[in-house]
Amino acid sequence: MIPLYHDFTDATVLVFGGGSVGARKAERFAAEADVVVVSPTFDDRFEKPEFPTVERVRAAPTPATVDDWLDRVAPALVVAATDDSDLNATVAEAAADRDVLVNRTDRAGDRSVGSVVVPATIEDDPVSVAISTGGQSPALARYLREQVEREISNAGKMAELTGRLRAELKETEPPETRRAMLRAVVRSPAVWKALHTGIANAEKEAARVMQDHRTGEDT
Ligand SMILES: C[C@@]1(CC(=O)O)c2cc3[nH]c(cc4nc(cc5[nH]c(cc(n2)[C@H]1CCC(=O)O)[C@@](C)(CC(=O)O)[C@@H]5CCC(=O)O)C(CC(=O)O)=C4CCC(=O)O)c(CCC(=O)O)c3CC(=O)O
Ligand SMILES: NC(=O)C1=CN([C@@H]2O[C@H](COP(=O)(O)OP(=O)(O)OC[C@H]3O[C@@H](n4cnc5c(N)ncnc54)[C@H](O)[C@@H]3O)[C@@H](O)[C@H]2O)C=CC1
Repeated sequence: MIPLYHDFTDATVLVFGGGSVGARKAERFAAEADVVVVSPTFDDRFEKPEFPTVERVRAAPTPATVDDWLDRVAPALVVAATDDSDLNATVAEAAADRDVLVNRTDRAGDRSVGSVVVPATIEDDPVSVAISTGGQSPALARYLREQVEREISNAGKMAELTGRLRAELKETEPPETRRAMLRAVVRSPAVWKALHTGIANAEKEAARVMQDHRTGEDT
């Protein structure tokens, strides 16, 4: 499997199964996509006040009707998250037949063509980190996500700061010098620390670090 970031703006994601797993996947994809969940019952998580808007359809598809659902909803990705493995298998096959992406939640290995794994993710806009264990150990993916989350707090602010500096330096510095300066800023504990106290302080600290690297030497 090759990790990629996929833009789901204006795309529809169809989730079969409204249990705890269906709810988690629906919540994740609803950050960007239009999500439709079809299920005879829905987990309490759908009632959380912070739960995003998703369309809930109360129905119990059978293997014979899965194709109709795919025709009607025309999703870019299908999530098979029911507790009925035969139905999940039919959903995965139907998706593969149509070249629609499929996330089968009840299988770690033995996946169909076009299958995707949902990684553990950290979002600190514009930075995102995705962690997968190749399906081997979701519990480990979650644990590593929690570790990294603590480790990289302020990464979003650092990206904004260095994104701005990068644009400025493109106007004034040759590539070698620019590279040395930017590498020094992102590696500077003083800049990371200053980000906790506000962007203005971090900018000052970054300016100091960059001044030291004007020679263009690689650190
Ligand atoms: C293959 C994959 C398919 C997919 O769903 O995409 C898959 C499959 C399965 N998960 C199972 C169980 C658990 N899943 C979690 C948690 C998460 N699972 C997620 C992804 C994935 N799970 C994909 C692989 C990702 C990778 O490559 O690492 C995360 C990362 C993302 C998300 O789902 O949002 C999210 C953490 C999010 C976060 O916290 O950041 C926990 C931990 C917990 O609950 O604390 C447990 C219990 C402990 C354990 O089993 O490890 C079972 C057995 C079910 C059973 O026993 O019946 C299967 C099926 C099987 O193994 O056959
Ligand atoms: N990928 C992951 O991270 C994880 C995956 N799993 C797997 O995911 C599956 C679902 O787990 P949970 O959500 O905890 O189970 P659950 O029992 O809470 O939910 C199953 C849902 O599927 C619905 N359903 C049943 N028949 C259906 C049908 N014909 N059409 C549409 N929906 C139907 C049920 O009404 C229920 O809402 C399990 O098979 C489990 O092995 C479990 C834990 C984590």
